[in-house]
Amino acid sequence: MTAAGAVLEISQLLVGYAGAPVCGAITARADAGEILGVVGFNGAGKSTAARTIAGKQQMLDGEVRLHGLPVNEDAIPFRREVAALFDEDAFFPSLSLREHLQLVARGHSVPDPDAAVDAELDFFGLQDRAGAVPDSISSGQRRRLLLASAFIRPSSLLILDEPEQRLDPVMRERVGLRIRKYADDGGTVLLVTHDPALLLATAGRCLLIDDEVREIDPARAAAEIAGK
Ligand SMILES: Nc1ncnc2c1ncn2[C@@H]1O[C@H](COP(=O)(O)OP(=O)(O)OP(=O)(O)O)[C@@H](O)[C@H]1O
Repeated sequence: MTAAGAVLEISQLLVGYAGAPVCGAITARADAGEILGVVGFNGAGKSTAARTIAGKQQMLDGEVRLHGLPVNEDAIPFRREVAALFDEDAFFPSLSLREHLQLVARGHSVPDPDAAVDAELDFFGLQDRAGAVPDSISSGQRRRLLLASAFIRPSSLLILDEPEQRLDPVMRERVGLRIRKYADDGGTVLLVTHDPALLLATAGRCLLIDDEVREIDPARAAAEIAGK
């Protein structure tokens, strides 16, 4: 039975490869407007968990429900609800930045897609490179394009795997504010991060991924990440 307001419910989830779990079982829930941070050392299993929750990888055991329904990346209604950013660059080599964003916006029936594309190009500081193709921009700019692609489309769950990667400090802070706004507008966020400032600025709750997975106060997690 889904508790009222629960967008994401994870129950005794085991994630891993070739039948072997990479971390302890994960049980957590996140409601509308909540940002759930996910932290842990390199190789702890954070990306594996995030990919599994996003339906990109088969779970070993347990259950993940989004709006009460099981995760199924093949189902259009599931894909419509979930926007995700992972550590992978997937671009169409011959499409410009503007064309990439237009494709995502139109594919998700964003109203007034041209205005939405301009707004994201402005927000992510990509307007002067809008006509360039992905190969001819910097790695940080490609990361900005992926973030813009995640934010331009409607969704109710946003899964971000280390969104801070390759971003300069100013853009990291802007992305933190954007994540907050997404949640303030009613979205739910799963945020994997190694950035203590980003975690502090956003997460209301936090999961520590390890051999045993437990909830940890975000301020405490941020201090631990910062080595304090
Ligand atoms: N495709 C794969 N096949 C087999 N094992 C993998 C695969 N990808 C990752 N692993 C292993 O699974 C474990 C968890 O990796 P994962 O990428 O989930 O960690 P992480 O917590 O996200 O790490 P980081 O902080 O370095 O990004 C690691 O031991 C890793 O070597």
